[in-house]
Amino acid sequence: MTGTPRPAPASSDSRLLGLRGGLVVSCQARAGLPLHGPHHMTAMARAAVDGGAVGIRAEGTDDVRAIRTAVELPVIGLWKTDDPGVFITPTPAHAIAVAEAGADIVAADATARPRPDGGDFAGTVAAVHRLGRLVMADVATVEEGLAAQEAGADMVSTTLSGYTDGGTPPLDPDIGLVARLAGRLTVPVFAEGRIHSPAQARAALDAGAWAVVVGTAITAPQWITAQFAGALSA
Ligand SMILES: CC(=O)N[C@H](C=O)[C@@H](O)[C@H](O)[C@H](O)COP(=O)(O)O
Repeated sequence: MTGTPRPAPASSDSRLLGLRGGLVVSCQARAGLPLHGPHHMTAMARAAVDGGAVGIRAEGTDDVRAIRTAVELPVIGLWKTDDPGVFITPTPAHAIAVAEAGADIVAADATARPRPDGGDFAGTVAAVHRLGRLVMADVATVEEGLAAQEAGADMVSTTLSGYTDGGTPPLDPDIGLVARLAGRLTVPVFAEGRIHSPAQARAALDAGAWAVVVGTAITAPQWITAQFAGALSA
């Protein structure tokens, strides 16, 4: 690629600097849930802005497009499929659609599991970079984080820890993985997955996270309700 200007290090990118030390709220509700759809997810995103979020993570081109229009914060977009194995933005085509819907950052599964198109994560990175957007690599292990950085990811998130071995995911967030990734990578590390309290979010930041992503505990009222109901029935 002679003649192509070398991009500045990702951590000096304003889209990343704006997220540093802050809370990204993941506004997602899959089909069948009461809050599914761009109308409700845009309202969630607006509420997150009012509460002090520095970024929004959103799923599906309809939600990404609507939230992009409604809020000024950076939007981390993704596209979940029903594929076995890799299911978060599994191909360059999915990533391009998410970027074209308005995502500033495209999140994609960077695990080594088989992809529906037989491609690799580097292909998704290249497609997103051609559109001038950044890539967040969703990983479950340190090795996957290192490979994602090598493949060109601009940041790595612990999103998939606990979800790739076929077992029941643990209840707690994987703060240990945050610390191990932060100790090994040069790109920013995001803490994501099962962060259910402000104290856990703080612990993730203290462990070296660039920023913290929280979804369920903020944007899933059915889960929040179940916590209260469970405490009363115990
Ligand atoms: C594993 C997977 O599919 N994670 C998804 C990734 O976008 C979302 O379902 C999560 O809500 C998001 O990662 C935030 O995590 P939590 O909702 O635990 O705060």
